[in-house]
Amino acid sequence: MKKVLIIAGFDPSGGAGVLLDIKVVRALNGYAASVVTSLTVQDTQRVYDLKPIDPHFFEYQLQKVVEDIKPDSVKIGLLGSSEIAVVLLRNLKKYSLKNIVCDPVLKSTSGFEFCKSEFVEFLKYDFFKACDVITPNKNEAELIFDVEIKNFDEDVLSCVQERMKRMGIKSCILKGGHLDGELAEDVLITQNEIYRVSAIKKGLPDEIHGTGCAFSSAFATFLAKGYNMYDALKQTKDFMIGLINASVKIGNGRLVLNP
Ligand SMILES: Nc1ncnc2c1ncn2[C@@H]1O[C@H](COP(=O)(O)OP(=O)(O)OP(=O)(O)O)[C@@H](O)[C@H]1O
Ligand SMILES: Cc1ncc(CO)c(N)n1
Repeated sequence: MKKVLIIAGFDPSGGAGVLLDIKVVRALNGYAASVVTSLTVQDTQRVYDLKPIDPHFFEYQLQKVVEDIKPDSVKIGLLGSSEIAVVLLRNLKKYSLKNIVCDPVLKSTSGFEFCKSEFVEFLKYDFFKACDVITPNKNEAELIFDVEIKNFDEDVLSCVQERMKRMGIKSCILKGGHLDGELAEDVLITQNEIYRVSAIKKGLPDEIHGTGCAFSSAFATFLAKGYNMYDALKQTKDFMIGLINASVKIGNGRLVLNP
């Protein structure tokens, strides 16, 4: 059984964060271990507050779990504080962790700022380099690469690729769930290749919650199983279509995924 280490925040409603991540890994027959970075107050409608875990306690948990379990891949979601990000970066290097997938959770769809601007700079210029792939959505990619993204035309993608090279980012999957149009297209950009996958978009814009968390956890699970990035993306896309088709209304806000 392949082991995925989830490093993410806690959403008590289960629509996002570790509760969802663990269910995704389990649905794909992986084993999920988890170190929580932060607690949030949120429901299916919005995020209200965030409290990061003490960074020393976070590091203590992380080291014990990594030394014992030796994960086959790592999914990084909400970090919660720059102190936690610094500790995590040190340990990603110390333990030479592999198949590191980072979902750069910067701002919630409802507008809650998860990261202050100096924290974003640290992620851009120090943290992302240590990851094998980052998986930004439209808004996150605009912030990270300092480029306006209205569509995934060739010129936009080559601009992102050129900036990735300059910033030392190895691979990036641009997620297109928030772009206009009939298709939900995602693009894997490596240092020398560009590879697209797409599906018919379901439902109304922003109607479903947790798609970003589920996507990165599924991708990390496929990497743990030994798929290369292209095949892992194809598998993840198929898995996401199934999850989105089966999304459910559990509260007064957006639909959630229930793997
Ligand atoms: N309505 C939709 N129909 C089909 N696929 C979708 C839809 N919305 C998102 N996706 C897919 O789900 C995955 C996650 O993409 P998305 O752009 O929604 O990420 P995100 O913005 O990080 O998620 P979240 O809204 O949870 O923050 C991608 O594969 C994307 O193409
Ligand atoms: C804990 C957590 N992680 C990630 C997101 C982004 O969807 C969220 N809303 N909450």
